[in-house]
Amino acid sequence: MPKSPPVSRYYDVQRDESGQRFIAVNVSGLSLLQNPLLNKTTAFTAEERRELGLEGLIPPHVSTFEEQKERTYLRYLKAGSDLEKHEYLRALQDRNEVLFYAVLEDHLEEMLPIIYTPTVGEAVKLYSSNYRYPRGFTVSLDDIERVDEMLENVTVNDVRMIVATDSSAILGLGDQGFGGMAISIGKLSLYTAAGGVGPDKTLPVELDVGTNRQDLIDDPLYLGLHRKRLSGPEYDEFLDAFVEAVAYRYPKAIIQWEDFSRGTAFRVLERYRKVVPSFNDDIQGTGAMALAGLLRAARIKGEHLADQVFAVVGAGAAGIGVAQAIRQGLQLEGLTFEEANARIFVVDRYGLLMDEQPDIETQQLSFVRRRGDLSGWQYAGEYPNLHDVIVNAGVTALLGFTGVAGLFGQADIEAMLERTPRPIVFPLSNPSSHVEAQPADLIRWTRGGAIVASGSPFEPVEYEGKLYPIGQGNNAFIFPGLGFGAVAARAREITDNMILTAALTLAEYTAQYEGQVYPPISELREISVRMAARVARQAILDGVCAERRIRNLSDEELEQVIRERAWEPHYLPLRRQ
Ligand SMILES: NC(=O)c1ccc[n+]([C@@H]2O[C@H](COP(=O)([O-])OP(=O)(O)OC[C@H]3O[C@@H](n4cnc5c(N)ncnc54)[C@H](O)[C@@H]3O)[C@@H](O)[C@H]2O)c1
Ligand SMILES: O=C(O)C[C@H](O)C(=O)O
Ligand SMILES: [Mn+2]
Repeated sequence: MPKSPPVSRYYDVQRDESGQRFIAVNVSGLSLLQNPLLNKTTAFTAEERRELGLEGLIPPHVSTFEEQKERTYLRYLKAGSDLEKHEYLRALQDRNEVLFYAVLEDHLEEMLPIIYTPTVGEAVKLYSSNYRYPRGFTVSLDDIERVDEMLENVTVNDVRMIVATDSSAILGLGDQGFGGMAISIGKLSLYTAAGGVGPDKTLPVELDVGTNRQDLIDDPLYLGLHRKRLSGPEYDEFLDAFVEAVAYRYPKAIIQWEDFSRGTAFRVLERYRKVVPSFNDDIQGTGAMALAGLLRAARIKGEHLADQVFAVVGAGAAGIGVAQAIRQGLQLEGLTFEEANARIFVVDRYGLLMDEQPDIETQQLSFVRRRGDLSGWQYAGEYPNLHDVIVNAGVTALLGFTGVAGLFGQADIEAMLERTPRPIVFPLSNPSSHVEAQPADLIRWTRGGAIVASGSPFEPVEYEGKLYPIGQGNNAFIFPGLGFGAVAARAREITDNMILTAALTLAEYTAQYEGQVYPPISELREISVRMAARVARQAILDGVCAERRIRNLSDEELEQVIRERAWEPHYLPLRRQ
């Protein structure tokens, strides 16, 4: 059998005679200190310092890991704003990844909103002006012909998880040009912190196909290509070239498509999901996350999903993905496709989605209403608006994926109260500044009756002496476990069943938290490990598991293997190759 290539151009992980793992390195001195996958900064032992040419380059005191973590955390606390904290942690990640993940693991709940949503949104916007250090892979339309050569410049050889964006619809912030790289980085940090995929097995990618933001094009300090976005066949050719090159260099990698605008998200997913194992986080991850929360919410009401009437507002990648997931959930409860559709009302900027509207996209088609469907409805405008839909359809569950702050008004929520004392209201747009309604208002307007979840983290709401926790309905509860499971199974494809399994695992896990629709974010790692095991099992059942070694394991064994495989942040001894 041919010897597999080393993990990286600069090192390989090996075992000594007693079976202990160590890292054999072929760099030393400053080059070693500047490699974040190898650097231990002040924790290099005296022997490593001698052998690897580090003496004189770092302070004399050899820190313990505990000391390092304490120093790092205390310094972190000194950072003023959330953005400064984000930048401090990102700089740490670029210096010393093991330490970064160890600190993150110790303070996951506190730091998640800093490295991820909502603060990552700030980092996206300021990516060019605050740029410091390279991370990840980027290819633009100036150099796409050479993408395969360029991928050889990436020093790690065994990437398993890629997050790739074209930055066309970052969170609710719209086209962000090159800045979307910060999202790919943030998502992959969660893959390692919560999903157990080692940092050297991940690759953030920014696909620079241009930007339609004239202010960015006109800004000389903007770091992406200063030209309009590609579209049509040229766009497809660009992505074809990327996918082909990545599949060749990293044949075991799974791709997560992130924050593609609605016009391309569905096309890209369908075009490539059978070419390379890939899924779209905003469509499928969000769908699974929302379905899980809705299943819990219905349970809290002592009802079923099928007892609800849904309004999904925002017919983009997330909104349509969620509408599809709800339909799947309703079908699981025994409804037909048509019966399920009849309970789901999708609303976009013109109002209720209707067949006669301009630019209806393929993925929206099964959700459109015809005039004839609305007999007996009362509405004044050309199309029923959100309020009309709530009143006429008797909506009991309202979900927002518009990125429009304050879109859900008091009158809308009060209209829901006519139908149910416990309306389900999920304003899920990110970041916090784009939320469709403030959770505190929702609790107040419904006198504590609403079952609320938001996409970004919100403090629990106090109302008349009672504390109402606000669930964080974020696809972070899905993608790390789904992706890790797919990686563990070396899935040849991410099937719909695997995604549904992820949703059901999340819902089942949340059942232990009475009255809550999502678990605390501190549980993310445990959830992801369990989800990964169930997803890997589903991959086996669906015949897409290429990893032979797990195929015959029992459920318990499979979970055990995945738990043991999860990467943990601790230093391995370094030796010269
Ligand atoms: N909580 C989560 O995990 C999660 C996951 C994915 C997306 N989101 C959020 O959902 C939002 C949308 O993301 P996307 O990827 O679907 O974007 P998108 O661009 O694909 O879709 C946005 C949709 O909202 C519609 N819209 C805009 N203004 C509207 C209005 N006033 N009324 C009704 N519809 C309106 C647009 O026409 C478009 O169809 C973002 O804020 C994003 O952060 C949240
Ligand atoms: O990034 C997030 O926080 C969730 C989601 O993918 C989004 O686009 O809003
Ligand atoms: Mn997203």
